Amino acid sequence: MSLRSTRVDHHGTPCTLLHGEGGASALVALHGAHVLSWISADGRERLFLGQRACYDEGAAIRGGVPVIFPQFAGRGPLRKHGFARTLPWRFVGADERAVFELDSGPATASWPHAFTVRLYIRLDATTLDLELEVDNNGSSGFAFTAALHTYLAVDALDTTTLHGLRDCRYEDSANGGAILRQEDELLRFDGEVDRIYSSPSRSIELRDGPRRTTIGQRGFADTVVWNPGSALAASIGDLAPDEYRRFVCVEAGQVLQPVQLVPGGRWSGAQHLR
Ligand SMILES: O=P(O)(O)OC[C@H]1O[C@@H](O)[C@H](O)[C@@H](O)[C@@H]1O
Repeated sequence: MSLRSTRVDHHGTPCTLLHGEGGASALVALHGAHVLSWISADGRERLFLGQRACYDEGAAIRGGVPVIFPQFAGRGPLRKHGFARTLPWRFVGADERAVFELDSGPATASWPHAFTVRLYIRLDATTLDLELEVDNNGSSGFAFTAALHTYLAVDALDTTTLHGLRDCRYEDSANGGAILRQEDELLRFDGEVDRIYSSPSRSIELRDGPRRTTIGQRGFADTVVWNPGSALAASIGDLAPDEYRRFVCVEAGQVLQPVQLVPGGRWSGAQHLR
């Protein structure tokens, strides 16, 4: 089914509202091609968006799905999580999927490579599929890291668990980058959690009371799981008190092994939410 799109504003920032099957919708800001809202056909908002999120030019919006490119976190010389989430993208159009695009033009001052990044969005009654595609249009290779930094909304963090990561190795960013292996079937959130799991082989499931979200990915090698916990959350200016209890980030990422993209090369990775 073709997606219908309408142009709307959200807190003064231009957005594309995508209408899917059965009343499902996704709201996407051109600022960062940032998915701000995903409502499945059952009427449920599936993404967290901070009340204090800042939509100013150059700002990073707290919540939704920030597109992280070409640098994950502080793993390189650029600003944290790179520039793609803070630049204006172009809405190319929508048929079975919607397409948003960013060219290297606005970024050449900080990163001297010729590229095109696209975000493809598919939406049906119960699923949201996000695919990130990177083209190297230049005459020399470049390396990058990337992620779809999805903030999944939860009703109550204390009773939320994440399943499917048993036996996976992870780098524990909240613990000096220690390399550990998860022994338990489920992960609970009773303090800061900031982990980069390498190559999880199964899809994972977020359980929040009776609500379930299944998260799958392809192309991306890593899965990042993040919640700041109460102490760190108190130092994050654009998070309202206690808002950290309303989300868990489960991110499809290419973090531990940067992609080396040859001239004319193309890379893509996707996250699938149901
Ligand atoms: O506050 P930011 O820049 O959006 O980053 C949020 C978090 O993003 C996660 O992906 C990182 O693993 C965390 O270390 C980081 O704190």
